[in-house]
Amino acid sequence: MIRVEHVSHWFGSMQVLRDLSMHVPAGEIFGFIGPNGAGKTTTIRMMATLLEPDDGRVLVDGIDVVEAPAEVRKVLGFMPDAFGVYDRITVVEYLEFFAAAHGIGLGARERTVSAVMELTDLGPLRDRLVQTMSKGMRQRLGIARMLLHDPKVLILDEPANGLDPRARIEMRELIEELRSLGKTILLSSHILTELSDMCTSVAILEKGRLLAGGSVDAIGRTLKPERAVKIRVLAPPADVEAILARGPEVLSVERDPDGAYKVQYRGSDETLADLVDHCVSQKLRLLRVEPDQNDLERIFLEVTKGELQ
Ligand SMILES: Nc1ncnc2c1ncn2[C@@H]1O[C@H](COP(=O)(O)OP(=O)(O)OP(=O)(O)O)[C@@H](O)[C@H]1O
Repeated sequence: MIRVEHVSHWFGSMQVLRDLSMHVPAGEIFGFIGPNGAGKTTTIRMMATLLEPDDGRVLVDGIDVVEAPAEVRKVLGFMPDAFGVYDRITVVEYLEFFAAAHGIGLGARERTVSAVMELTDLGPLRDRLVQTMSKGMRQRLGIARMLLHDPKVLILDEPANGLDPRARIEMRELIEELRSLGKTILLSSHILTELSDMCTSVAILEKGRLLAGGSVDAIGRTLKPERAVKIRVLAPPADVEAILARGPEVLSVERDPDGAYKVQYRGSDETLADLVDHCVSQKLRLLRVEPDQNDLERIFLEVTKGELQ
């Protein structure tokens, strides 16, 4: 749904994108990750037809952003990291204004605005002055605005930035709902844990170069075949460590001060499922099995060197 092909870009004499190629398949929630200054916003601005690449090309739904920007805008919804709202109008007035700007006629306008307000849970706030809304509510208003013309592709630059935990969870639920409606979604963030819960695949950018791309699981395995889980057992028997050590592909077992067992193994989700089967067959009463360190966090630290440009 989005293709970036051999894109390079310079600001003055500084090269910020270097032969960048990546693609976002239809129906994905795609995480675009990289340290500050990596070039995420620059790439996103190209996808959103706001900046032309110096070299290479960007296609959205097969349409070239330089050759047919107006066509791209019809299929694309974009929410920048910071966007202004008109403070002295209400939620419904704000959305009606943008619906009109999209050329949605008077008849369909009310229906469209009600539908996006319902989807984003803004119905109860329809007469609220935008000025009095919290950051989380404003983000939802930004998403509602982005949905007015029913785009296939949604691009959100740092959507969870500055949100409290509840607003983040609500944002995540909304994004998952949008995916279930068939949208393709690209999210950029530095908040890795959040993306790993939600994204089906990711691209990691550093200094304008793609460092890794694909599914979180596949990238993780290519970079480092060893994985670790924390296992909690109810009333562990004396030989619990020996039982765990006999599990499939297990490399080491350590007991954490908090009572959990850190099990390092080599393999995939399949191996982990076998390890759980092993524990159950050995009558261990499992309470929890969880990744030791967030997988995406590990991948990110592994591939980025922390270099800024
Ligand atoms: N309009 C501009 N003129 C000159 N330099 C720019 C411009 N926009 C971005 N840059 C520079 O290009 C580089 C990439 O910036 P970009 O905003 O794309 O990175 P980013 O990955 O989105 O970072 P962040 O996570 O901090 O938003 C940075 O060094 C930035 O300072």
